[in-house]
Order: sequence, then structure tokens, then C-alpha cells
Amino acid sequence: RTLEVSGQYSGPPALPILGNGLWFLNKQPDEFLPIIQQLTDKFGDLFRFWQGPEFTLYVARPSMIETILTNKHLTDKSGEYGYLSNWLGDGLLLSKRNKWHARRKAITPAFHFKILEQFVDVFDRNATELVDILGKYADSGKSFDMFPYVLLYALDVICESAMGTSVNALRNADSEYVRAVKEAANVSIRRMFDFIRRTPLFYLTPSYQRLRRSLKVLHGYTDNVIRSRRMQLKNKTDEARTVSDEFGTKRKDAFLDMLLQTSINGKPLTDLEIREEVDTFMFEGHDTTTSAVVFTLFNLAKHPEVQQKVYDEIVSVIGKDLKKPIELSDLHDLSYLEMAIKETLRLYPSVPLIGRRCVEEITIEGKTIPAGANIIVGVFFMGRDPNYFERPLEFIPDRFAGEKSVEKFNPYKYIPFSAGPRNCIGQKFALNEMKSVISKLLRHYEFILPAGSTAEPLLASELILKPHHGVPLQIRHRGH
Ligand code: HEM
Repeated sequence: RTLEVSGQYSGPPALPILGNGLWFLNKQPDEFLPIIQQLTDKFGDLFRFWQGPEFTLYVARPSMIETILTNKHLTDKSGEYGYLSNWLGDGLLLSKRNKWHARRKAITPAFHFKILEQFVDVFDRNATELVDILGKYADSGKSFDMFPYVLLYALDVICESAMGTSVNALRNADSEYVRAVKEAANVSIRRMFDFIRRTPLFYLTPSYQRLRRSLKVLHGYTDNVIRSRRMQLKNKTDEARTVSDEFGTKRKDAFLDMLLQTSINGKPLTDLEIREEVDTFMFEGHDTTTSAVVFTLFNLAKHPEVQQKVYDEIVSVIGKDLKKPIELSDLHDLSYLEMAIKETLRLYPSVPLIGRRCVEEITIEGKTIPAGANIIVGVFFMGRDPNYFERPLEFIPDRFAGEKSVEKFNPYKYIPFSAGPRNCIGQKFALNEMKSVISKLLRHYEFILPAGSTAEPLLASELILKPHHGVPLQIRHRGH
């Protein structure tokens, strides 16, 4: 049936059995988007190709994407996501149909905006650490790559928010836990782009051994925190819930505490289910935010007039006292900064491609999508398409201003957080976190592109879009 309907789509010629799989053989992460760009130039915003025997549809047409992202037969993830399952199990990102639906419903209240308020202090405290650590670069004027520093900040934030514990990554970048997160993410994602590692031969490689060791550390850590918090919860006394424990617990309620009190059909979540969700937050919640923060700082450095406008807004909302902690209401008021972040996510969406698998044949706009087909949604390419955005390669935050915001005009052409029932559950959390850390950094430092480096960073697309060689920037103390 798949072969029968494949004729409805244009696409490159494919070899028997291998299909177009050779294109993706042992490719580097910076080669992937250019391949899709070439195919888009030739076949437009809808085409098919074969990854070995797997039929794959590429779609970057907003009207079709609306149907795809809202259709209940299309909530399953495509095969590539499976390489994360050793780590994330059936957590929200990977789980399927009824299991996903029940868990999403149960977990959604934990992301209510009222609850998110308690993380504002976590963002602010860790951003103060980051500012402190970067001080040496402002003193020396040397250019440096922002990415690894923001990554450690984001790890500290998500760890404290998800588990209520402090790994202190910014001060202890080489800790076992931090190394394990990086290793597990690296190996799992690299598998998607490597022919050998996609086969069971992977289990014979040193990469698998490294993944196993990392997962032992990560799962062990989460299991221990869950056990300890469950015990405290049993004791029920407030004191037991707030005192620092062996993991350096700082706050009353992390996502994990809420999960411990969550049930599905009257049954509390098991330790394994909680671990899967917490690990999913750890994975989804650090690289994504890091990339978005770093690309925003790059755009602000490249466009000093926009940076000045963002800075003026920050001063008018928070004032000039560098010690004043930021509050939730301040974050809401930083609307121009939010526009700059949203415009950055249009050009540099942290998740550049979204994958789905079709479980039952459906027809969209007269085209048949067969059961078993993989679908790739071209988030990155829609954001840069001149049919949808005027002067698409220019950084113009005002596109997102008020009533004429491009978001309102056709929401499905701008989907950095995906859309529909399986969109990003952490979107509000992430926006608040990004506004908090960027405003803190800008209160202290001016961001400058090193001389001669105005070009766009080389982009690497793994599951997450990243600058392949980092983003070198200079910072200067703001004179007060
Ligand atoms: C700039 C930051 C972020 C961006 C751009 C982003 C983007 C996305 C996108 C595009 C998806 C859909 C993926 C897919 O369908 O395959 C997603 C899902 C998800 N995100 Fe985020 N994300 C961000 C931050 C976060 C944070 C901070 C958290 C956790 C606190 C988080 C938790 C999740 C979860 C759990 C899912 C799976 C939801 C489900 O399938 O029900 N994300 N995110």
C-alpha cells in the first residue's frame, strides 16, 4: 500500500532496499539541514523519501501541519525518538497513545502558571552565579563561547526545578552527574544519524558501554532522590519537607514532589513512572533552553540597536539596582525581550524538525498518508520561508508586536514549541527562564560580536539545533 501511494508525492529517486538511506550515512550534524534544504529547493514543501524501507514524508506546509499536529492518529513519535528510550522510558516525550494521554492529563497541572511562580527564585539565583562566573571575561575583554556556560546554568535550573536538588553544575562542571547527562544525550542523539549505531550492532560498540555507564549514574541519582522524597512525604511534617537533605534540597516543591502526589485513575505514579518523567524534564529542559538563550544573545550582539531597546526596557521594569531579585510580574512586563526571544526561535528553533509516525492511514488535502509512514515537520524551514515571513533572514523582533503579531496570523507556520495536544508542556517555564537569565546578563554586561564575526554561526542539527562551533562573544561591564 505504501508503494502504491508513494506515487502521489514527488521526491528523489530511491535505490531498492536502501532507499535514500545513503544520504544520511555517517553524516555530521552540520550536514543534515543542508541536505533537507537541497531537497526543499528541488521538491518544495512536501516530498517523500525512503530511509531504507521506511517511507518518510517531509512537510513544511502550514495547512497540512495543522491537521498533522492536531490529529489523534498522529500523536506517536517517529522511529528516531526511540533511541532516547533507554534513558527516558515512557516519559511524556516518548510515550504513546493512551499512556501518553493519561500522563499528559495528570502532569499538566504541575505546569500551571501559578505553580511556575515558585521557580522564579531558582532562575534568579542561578543567573546570579552565571553572571559572577562570566565576570572574568568582562574584566579581560577576551572573546569566549557562551554555550557551555549557559548549558551549565540550564542544567542547574532544571535539576533544582525537577528534583529540588542542586548539582551545582556551574561551579562543578566536571561532576559525575553533569558528565553523565552530556554523555547520555550525545550518544543517544548520535545514534539517530549513524547507520551502524541504528542497528543492533550498536550494543557491541564502546558508545553503548558509555551510555550504559551514564544511565547508571543518571537513573541511580533520580531513584535516590525519589526514595528520599517519598520517605519525607510519608513523615508528612512540614519540617521534613523543607530541611536540606543529603542531596542539598532547597525548596519545598519541585516537579518531583508534585508527581509524588499525582495519580492516574486513582493509582499513584510508581517510582519508575516518576523517574521517566523527571528524566524527560532533565533532557527536554536543558539543551533546548540553552540554544535559545545563546542564539538570542548572538542576535542581540549582532543588532546593538535591538540590544539597547531590550536593555532600556529592562531598566524601566526592574530599575538599575543590580542586586534586586527579579519577580514574576517583572518577567511578564519584559514584552520586548519576549519578542526578541520569539524572533530568535523563528530563525533558530531549538527543535528544528518534529517527527511523527502515522498509525492509521489518513488523507490530508487529497494526499494519502499510509499507516507506518514517518512524518518530518520542517519547523526550521517554515520559519525562514519568504512565503510566510517578509525579509525572512532578517532579525526583526517587531514581527511579534501586539495584534499584528505573526503568531496570531497563522499559528502553524511558527511552531518552535510545536502545536496541538503534544506541544511543549514546558513552554511557559522556558520563556520565564529565558527572560530571567537574559535580563540578568544584560543588566550586568553588554554583549558584543568579536570583530569580523558577523556571519551566522554554522548550524548543527541533532535533535536540537546548536551552533556547531559555539558562539564566540565578548562582554563588557555596563557602566552605572
Ligand atoms: C526554548 C525551550 C524549549 C523549546 C523550544 C521546546 C520545544 C519543544 C517541542 C518542539 C516539543 C515537541 C517535540 C515533539 O513533538 O517531538 C517539546 C516537547 C516537550 N517539552 Fe519542550 N521545549 C523547550 C523547553 C522545555 C522545558 C524547559 C521543559 C521542561 C521543564 C520541556 C518539556 C517538554 C516535554 C515534557 C515535552 C513532551 C510533551 C508531550 O509530548 O506531551 N521543554 N518541546
